[in-house]
Amino acid sequence: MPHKQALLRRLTRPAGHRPVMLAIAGDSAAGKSTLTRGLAEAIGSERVAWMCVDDYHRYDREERRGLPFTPLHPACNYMEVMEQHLQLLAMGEPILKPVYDHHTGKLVRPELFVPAEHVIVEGLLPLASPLSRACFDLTVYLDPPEELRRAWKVRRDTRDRGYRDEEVLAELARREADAASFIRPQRQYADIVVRFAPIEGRPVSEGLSTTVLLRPTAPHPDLSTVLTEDTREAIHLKLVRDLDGKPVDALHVHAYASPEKSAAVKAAIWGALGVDREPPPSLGLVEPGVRSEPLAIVQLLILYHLVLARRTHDGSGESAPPAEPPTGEPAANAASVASAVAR
Ligand SMILES: Nc1ncnc2c1ncn2[C@@H]1O[C@H](COP(=O)(O)OP(=O)(O)OP(=O)(O)O)[C@@H](O)[C@H]1O
Ligand SMILES: O=C(CO)[C@H](O)[C@H](O)COP(=O)(O)O
Repeated sequence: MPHKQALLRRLTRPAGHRPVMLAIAGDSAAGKSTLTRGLAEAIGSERVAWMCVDDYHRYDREERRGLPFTPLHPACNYMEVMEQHLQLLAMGEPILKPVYDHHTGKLVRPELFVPAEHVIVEGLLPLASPLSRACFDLTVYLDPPEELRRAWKVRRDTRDRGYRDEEVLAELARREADAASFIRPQRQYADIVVRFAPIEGRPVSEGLSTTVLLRPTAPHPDLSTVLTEDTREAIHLKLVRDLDGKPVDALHVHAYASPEKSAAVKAAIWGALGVDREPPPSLGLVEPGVRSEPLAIVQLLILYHLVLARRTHDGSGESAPPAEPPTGEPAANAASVASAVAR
């Protein structure tokens, strides 16, 4: 079982010698870079290294034209090399990473990628195999409704990647089978599933709410002190059924939740770490001048897990959040990460 060996190797690495590994998976234009950008800024550039696994594309855009599969298919990517590299990074080792240029569609000169205290790995297929999944401390899947993702992709690819509307729509149609077979199945392996969506029955222009599935595979903060199941509340926490029928907590944040309610939820997340600082101010930025409070809450929740994982790596060996403000050495480590995050 190579993935179990990889997990053991990583977990038995001496304290402080391995980065906290976060995966953010999802289809093209699902919002991975937007989510990651705010996280990376909050953690601080010297404490985070961010990579995209789309760099492991096996063929460039021109070569792909004649092939029977799309970039979403594992056969279109060097999956084994990605797995090897993820294992090295999880052990704190540098890699020589391939590079795919999304503007030109060409594979260019590889670059040295050195892990930092935190490594964020986003892309199409980071959770595609047991071996890749074994490399992460926390896994997130972005799951916007298809209609919204398509709108995001058309806008982004025409604005930033030189495509015309009809080309993007044709490519989306071509990719659908591979998305169903290889991208969407990764949803089941995430600790956190995030779905930004328009307010029911309203257009996107009126804002996006979010529903976040908090699967029991990660030790989430206790939000029951500030939230109820009352769905009339702008932010509520409700037990729902996951796609496999299992019960799971769902945190819902309405696009127009009041600043007071939002602040109470943020305080509950951040306060559970025993860190007496304000949450980082950089959270929630969609693009210059556009902020989203639901995005800020999702990012803060992920930061909570990163701080917790750092604390566990640094020696306490605990995997659950402390009930009381922490004391002693592990707490000092956690506080130092959190203060970096709060800078
Ligand atoms: N939370 C959000 N709220 C509003 N708009 C968003 C959000 N996330 C993403 N978008 C929009 O969707 C577009 C695509 O997002 P982003 O580039 O983050 O996706 P991605 O998953 O990193 O894409 P790819 O994998 O194709 O590079 C952004 O340019 C932005 O306009
Ligand atoms: O799904 C994508 C992630 O952004 C890209 O479209 C893919 O990585 C490469 O395709 P392209 O030919 O558009 O560069």
